[in-house]
Amino acid sequence: MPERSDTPPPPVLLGNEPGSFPHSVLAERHPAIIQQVRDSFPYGPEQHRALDALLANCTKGVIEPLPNDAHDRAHWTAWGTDTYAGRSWFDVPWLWSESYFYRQLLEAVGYFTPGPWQGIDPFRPSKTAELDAPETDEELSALDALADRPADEQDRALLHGSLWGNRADLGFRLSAAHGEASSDTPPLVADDSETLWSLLPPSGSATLCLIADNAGRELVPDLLLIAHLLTQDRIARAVLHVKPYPYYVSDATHTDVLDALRRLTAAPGAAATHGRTLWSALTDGRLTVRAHPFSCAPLPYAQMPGDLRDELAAATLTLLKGDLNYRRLVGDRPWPPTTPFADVTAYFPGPVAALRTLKSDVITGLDTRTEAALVAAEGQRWRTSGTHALIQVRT
Ligand SMILES: O=P(O)(O)OC[C@H]1O[C@](O)(CO)[C@@H](O)[C@@H]1O
Repeated sequence: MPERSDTPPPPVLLGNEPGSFPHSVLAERHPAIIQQVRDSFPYGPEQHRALDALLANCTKGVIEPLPNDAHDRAHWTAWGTDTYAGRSWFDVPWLWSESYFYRQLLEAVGYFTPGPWQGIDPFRPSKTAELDAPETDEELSALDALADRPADEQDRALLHGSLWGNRADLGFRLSAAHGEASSDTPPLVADDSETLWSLLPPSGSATLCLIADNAGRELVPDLLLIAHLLTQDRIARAVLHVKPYPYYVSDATHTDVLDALRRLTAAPGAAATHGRTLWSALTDGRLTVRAHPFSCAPLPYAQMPGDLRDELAAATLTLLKGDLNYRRLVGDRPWPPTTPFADVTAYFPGPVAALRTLKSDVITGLDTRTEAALVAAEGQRWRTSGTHALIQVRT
């Protein structure tokens, strides 16, 4: 069992320690993302100039407020621009800095400004390439064999599909040195899946809030999991939370949901059956898609606004996908890894589960033996390599 600790929480992560993972994201990954965006569309001189300015600003400059007429200026003021303006991007909370980077990137390409680039997702080419890849066909055709298997086997396969789908993260691939998990350490560093299933018995009355992470090859298995849970009567209703605008390269928006759904309905076999289940659930209201502004906020979930808190409080279970949602759930602090997950998430308004592959330093809820085995086999690499995953639940 993880140990209980009464010590105060460690300070939030900043990006100002050279050699650290957060520093490398700000100093290396963000410039690489700017280059990727430049190459994604034939943007004009105005957008290229703005991208040049953002590159200089986010690596060497200080945080600047949004334009006076930005539609979301009030949100960002409430979220901290007045506090952080004038400070280096490296000296403010890493979560804040990263999040603001994506907001400023969209500003640079005119995503929010009336004109030809308004509403054009700069990450769409890479998202659709992933969705159209032959690997997606292979994953979808594997569903045909699964259809004849016992229900519990299907449950597990679809839960794990959604979990490991989180490895397919386009931003992560820009900088991660990929490797396989050491054979001495388990791929799953925590597994509360029995508790998760106990919260969703086949009684047909549960409401699931699934807070999505990436589009493409993560969102497809997320949708398949929802379709399966609806079909098995483990849930009566699902609310899928997506991002209101493109974020962290591959994060899912409503457009990405529609693309993934189209991919399913156009596929042969069992995939199309799941696609039709989702289509009819959307049309009769058993499945809804939400794009709450807080989904792109640079803040931990402990600071969620009242309307979101009320919504999640009413859910039978909130399932958070991915690394970033995990960081936001536990507060992006370097907790001792054995800090109980239930303690750190005690503030959450209802039962909560995290499904995440490990792609940043933050971790809670490990038992002492697991942590020791990971460190003995890999040093600290297991924290960021994306080769390990967890299923953690707080009831
Ligand atoms: O798509 P995910 O799983 O939220 O991962 C986001 C990635 O971006 C990061 O926030 C770093 O930019 C890491 O936490 C993680 O590698």
